Amino acid sequence: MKSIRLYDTTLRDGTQGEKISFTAQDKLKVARKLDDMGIHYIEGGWPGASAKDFDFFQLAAKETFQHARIAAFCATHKHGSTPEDDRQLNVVLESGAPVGTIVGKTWDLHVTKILGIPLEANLEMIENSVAYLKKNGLEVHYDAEHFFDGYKENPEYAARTIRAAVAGGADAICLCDTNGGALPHEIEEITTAIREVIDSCTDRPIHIGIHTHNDSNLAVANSIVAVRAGATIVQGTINGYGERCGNADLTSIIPILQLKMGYACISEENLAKLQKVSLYVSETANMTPVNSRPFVGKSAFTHKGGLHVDAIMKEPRSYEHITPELVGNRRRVLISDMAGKGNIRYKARELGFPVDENGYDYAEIVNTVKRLEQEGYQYDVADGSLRILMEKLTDQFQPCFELESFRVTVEKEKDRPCRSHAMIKINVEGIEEITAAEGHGPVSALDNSLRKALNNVYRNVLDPVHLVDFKVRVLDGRDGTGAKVRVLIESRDEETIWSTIGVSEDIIEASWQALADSFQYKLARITNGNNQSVQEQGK
Ligand SMILES: CC(=O)SCCNC(=O)CCNC(=O)[C@H](O)C(C)(C)COP(=O)(O)OP(=O)(O)OC[C@H]1O[C@@H](n2cnc3c(N)ncnc32)[C@H](O)[C@@H]1OP(=O)(O)O
Ligand SMILES: CC(=O)C(=O)O
Repeated sequence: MKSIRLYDTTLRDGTQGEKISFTAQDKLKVARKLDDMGIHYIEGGWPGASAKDFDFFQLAAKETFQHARIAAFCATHKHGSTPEDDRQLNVVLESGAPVGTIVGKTWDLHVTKILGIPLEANLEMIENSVAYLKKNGLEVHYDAEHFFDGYKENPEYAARTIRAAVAGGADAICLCDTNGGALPHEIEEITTAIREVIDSCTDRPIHIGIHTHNDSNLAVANSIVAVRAGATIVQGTINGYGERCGNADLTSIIPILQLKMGYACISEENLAKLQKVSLYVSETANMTPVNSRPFVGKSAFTHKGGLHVDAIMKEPRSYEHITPELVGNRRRVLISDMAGKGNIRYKARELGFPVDENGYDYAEIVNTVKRLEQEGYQYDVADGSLRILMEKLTDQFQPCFELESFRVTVEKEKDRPCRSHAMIKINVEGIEEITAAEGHGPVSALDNSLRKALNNVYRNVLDPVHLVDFKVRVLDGRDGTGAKVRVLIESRDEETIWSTIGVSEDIIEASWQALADSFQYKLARITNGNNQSVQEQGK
């Protein structure tokens, strides 16, 4: 089986993406995860450009990595000086990294217009810089910046820059589509041509690498065709983070190479860590995970259409290109106005409902869900309320409390903040509870008052429950302030998160419905001795 070496540049090119920043400690934690997943090279940063990156290399030097070699990045030495005098190259040596990656110019436009130096001088800078790190014992990768653009405009000169890196002793030559504008057929043709250029000037085994950017939404495709043309090292970042539109996303490239093209990249066991690593990196970078991200996103194996769900229950391959567990993901099914009997059956099974045995009419449940969705409910984002609805529709609902009435008042006096009060009357197991409370707003007052009433019976059970998100959406703006609104509440305790929903023309009533479902959901889990959330059950 042919193998591909994975070169991760999340910690260098990934951090050139907008909003992405890691401390040295963050970088170390991410590096450990990447190493644990079997990545072959981890580019930790540019030690001569940033103190934070230099600190990372100091920390990394004290670690033992099982799989990965740590790479330090820099540019060729400056025109008019020597490698020995070049601070950037010397800091790479000081960094203690076993691999040095040098970026150099291959596009004549950049040599003459950006560096403003003679073309011949650039060739010397490339060869001398590579030779200097090589002479000092490093494994040296040469990143040929703008290689494809350069080759398209001046193939002879671009090829000469590669020969210069080979003459300097480079172990790997990485062809970069720096501006992300190249198309797959160009990448394939040019990579094939460069393989011949390298083979014609040396007998040394030299790896070709590929480094692509996503400006034409082709970074993954371009990496794949480069591999077909002979590249054996693929550079990329976790989640595709990187400069402008990002870099090639390793969370797609790895499973494509391994599962669809038969290349050995990492072990099967490590491939199953892919989703966790993706989430870990987004969490550490403080970036919201993208649900639709192929392979590792929450929606990557989520089915909504009734026909799809019916089919995957019969044969998962019918609507899934791979088995989700291979990349650590899982199948999910949503209930919505596009649901059929299959969605309900699947969801009931997922939520642990004994619906099958009790002979309930699935068609009736589907119709009820569709009618409620028509009225504005959206159950694919409110698993907590969906569970309660399904309990109701299958005569399994055991209310932990029932509302008798509530009254909410909001007071505003000139130059004073608003004050909200709620009075609530509920029935808990035949006992009437009446309480009143204040809040920062009307929903907060209702929340406080309901907690107070329930606390008289369910002592301290609701203490760990917090509302973490509260969203209001106007369903049809044409009705102005009389429009129906949908309220979505996300609640959590120490262990789990659940979502509930309410719909009404009255924002307070919609909020009440979502709030009441949230507390009912939590109390039912406790009183049934089952403190397991919908989310957990779905895992
Ligand atoms: C394609 C890539 O992603 S390459 C990586 C790009 N990443 C980064 O730029 C992030 C880290 N960069 C930095 O911290 C800074 O830009 C530094 C420390 C590298 C340089 O900072 P400064 O000296 O202030 O220069 P500045 O950022 O303005 O860059 C322009 C200089 O780099 C030179 N330069 C640009 N590319 C190269 C190259 N491949 N080799 C040598 N010098 C280069 C330019 O000629 C210019 O030199 P001059 O100041 O003598 O005219
Ligand atoms: C080296 C690099 O990051 C690039 O050319 O895009």
